[in-house]
Amino acid sequence: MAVDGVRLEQRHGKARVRVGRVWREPCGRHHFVEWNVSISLLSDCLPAYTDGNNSDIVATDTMKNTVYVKAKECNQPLSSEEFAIVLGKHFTSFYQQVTAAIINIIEKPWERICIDGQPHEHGFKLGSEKHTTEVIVKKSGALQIVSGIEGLAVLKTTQSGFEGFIRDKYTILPETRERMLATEVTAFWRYPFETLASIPAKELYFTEKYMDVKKVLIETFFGPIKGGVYSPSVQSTLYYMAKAVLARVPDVSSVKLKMPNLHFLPVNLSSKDNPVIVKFEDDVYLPTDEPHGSIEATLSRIHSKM
Ligand SMILES: O=c1[nH]c(=O)c2[nH]c(=O)[nH]c2[nH]1
Repeated sequence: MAVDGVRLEQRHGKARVRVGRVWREPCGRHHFVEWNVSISLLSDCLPAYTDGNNSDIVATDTMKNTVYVKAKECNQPLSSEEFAIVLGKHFTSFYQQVTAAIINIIEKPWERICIDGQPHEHGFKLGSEKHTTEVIVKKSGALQIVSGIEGLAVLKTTQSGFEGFIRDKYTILPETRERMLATEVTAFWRYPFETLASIPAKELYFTEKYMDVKKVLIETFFGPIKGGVYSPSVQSTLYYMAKAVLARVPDVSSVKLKMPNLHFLPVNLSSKDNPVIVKFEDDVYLPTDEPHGSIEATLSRIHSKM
């Protein structure tokens, strides 16, 4: 938007609104989620920037309150994607000024606890990787849904190598067919649904897809229980993981993976008096998290956007 001879692009919202929600079934079984919600609204409120006139501003405090009101109103367990859609629909329909809402949610991985193999009615423990979502809802009802995983830490102690790369006067890395492979996967995947009407009606549909994608990523990273699968590079493993998601989860139209290469360095110790204190025999490593390789790629079905 051009104003006073300059271009102004703006949005405003509330970040990191934390909410926990319990749903209690009459049989005594409870469902629980903990969400960290961030809201960003695109709206016609230029006078707030140019003239100090707030008459078209939705207060960010109001946005925060709305999260709790809508959490209360949702009387069935729902996925974070569905809750983001509820919020996006609300902000774009309730306020004439709001043209689009961008809702981000990070879900804490509270998992139902099992005791002697039996699921507990109301006991949960915190897992590791987090389910993320970004939903953009426009006033027209147009929609974009991107889901994700953050912090999926995986490691294999063999079946990984790195050979045949460029060697020049700066290169000292030895080639190897035997190394550790460790990473913390961040994934984003896009669904093809572009309108509110096209979202599947199935209960907890997005939660089920999240579990499917996670399973495919893990299975492809490790390969079969016996023998595994050889990884010639993080790049190759990332590519096969992303391809497997597109092959095995048909509702995903594109997937982006970020896989830092978290190095485990061979330990060799020597001194002037003792040339071999510790000799590395694929056994003792120095774990590092920085610096780390950073490898990322997006795979899309032809004709889909990421
Ligand atoms: O799998 C790898 N990919 C690289 O691009 C790279 N670069 C490097 O130093 N080690 C590795 N490993």
